[in-house]
Amino acid sequence: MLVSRCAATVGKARRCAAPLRGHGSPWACLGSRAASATAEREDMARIADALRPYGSEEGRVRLEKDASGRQAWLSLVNPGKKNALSGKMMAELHDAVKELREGDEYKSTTTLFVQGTEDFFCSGADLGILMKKFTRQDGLDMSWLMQRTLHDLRALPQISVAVVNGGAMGGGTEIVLSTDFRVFQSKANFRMVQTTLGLVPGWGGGTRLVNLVGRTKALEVLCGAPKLDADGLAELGIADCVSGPDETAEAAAERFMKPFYDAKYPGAVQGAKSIIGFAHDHSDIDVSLNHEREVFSRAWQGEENKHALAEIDRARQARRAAQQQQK
Ligand SMILES: CC[C@@H](C(=O)O)C(=O)SCCNC(=O)CCNC(=O)[C@H](O)C(C)(C)COP(=O)(O)OP(=O)(O)OC[C@H]1O[C@@H](n2cnc3c(N)ncnc32)[C@H](O)[C@@H]1OP(=O)(O)O
Repeated sequence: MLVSRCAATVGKARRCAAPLRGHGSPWACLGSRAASATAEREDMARIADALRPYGSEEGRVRLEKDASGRQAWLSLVNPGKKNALSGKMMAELHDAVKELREGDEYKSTTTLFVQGTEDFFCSGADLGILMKKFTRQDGLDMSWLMQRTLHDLRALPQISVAVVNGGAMGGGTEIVLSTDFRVFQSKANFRMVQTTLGLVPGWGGGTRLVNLVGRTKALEVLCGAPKLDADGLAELGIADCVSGPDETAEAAAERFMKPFYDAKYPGAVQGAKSIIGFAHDHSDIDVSLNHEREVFSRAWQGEENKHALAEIDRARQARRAAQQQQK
């Protein structure tokens, strides 16, 4: 058995929901939410450590950044198994997301590309290791870790994109669904095979699919388990961009992500992403509006805002000077 999740943490998170739904001060709840978030992170670290022995050296998760530090690449590398995730790789994915969130090296990173290798994105959990060796409780621990890791990936300040070459299957589709955007090579495919294995998604993919395509289409994709091509994925709204026939998914993704990479004020983009994520994840509008106000208070008269206003001022003065000269 790996490690059981902390029941107290879950209880705390649940108790916290009541005051946030209208009664009392939402701020009163934030202290205990922060404490439960810390306890949950400790749980995740323990589960990740327990998973590390399950995997060979060749399967690994790689995190790199470009020379400017603005663009990061997270690669799932296990080509002999179509980039299936061993326990070790899940632990490394957890570590990489933590590094992106907290590491000084990634403070100026604005865009994150999540990829497999040239011929495949990811075929899900490593069936050989995980499904043969894991007890029921181990499976639950894995599900808990992967749900949190992919939730944290989605909540990163960086704008993220899944770059899909070849195919994505099972848990691989759940990783694809966890990023902000999805770019597919024109010959790539996507199949949520879970029900054909007598399973359901365990990494948060079922919930994310419904949020993305709606109930009816989610039933088609998940319960029917069709193999979807890039055009079908674009029609469903799962693919945000499909590459040209002779273009790699990487090239298409770089093009698609350019506005985020080039953004003049990355802090404002991060703030906007935070508002969108918060509104999406909280059904109580007062909670979302509080969060929006908090983000706004940091942006208003902040460095970026001051810089933008000074630029507008300089441009206005230059225009006036030019008009004076013309007179
Ligand atoms: C609990 C998590 C759960 C979830 O939440 O969804 C899962 O992820 S369960 C896993 C779901 N994934 C699958 O069922 C995929 C199974 N694999 C395939 O259907 C096919 O391999 C493929 C991915 C469609 C590729 O087919 P093809 O191009 O014909 O290549 P091969 O079949 O020859 O594969 C090459 C090699 O890779 C091994 N492989 C592929 N996927 C996995 C996997 N998920 N785990 C372990 N190993 C995998 C495959 O066995 C071949 O190995 P060799 O036979 O040794 O060459």
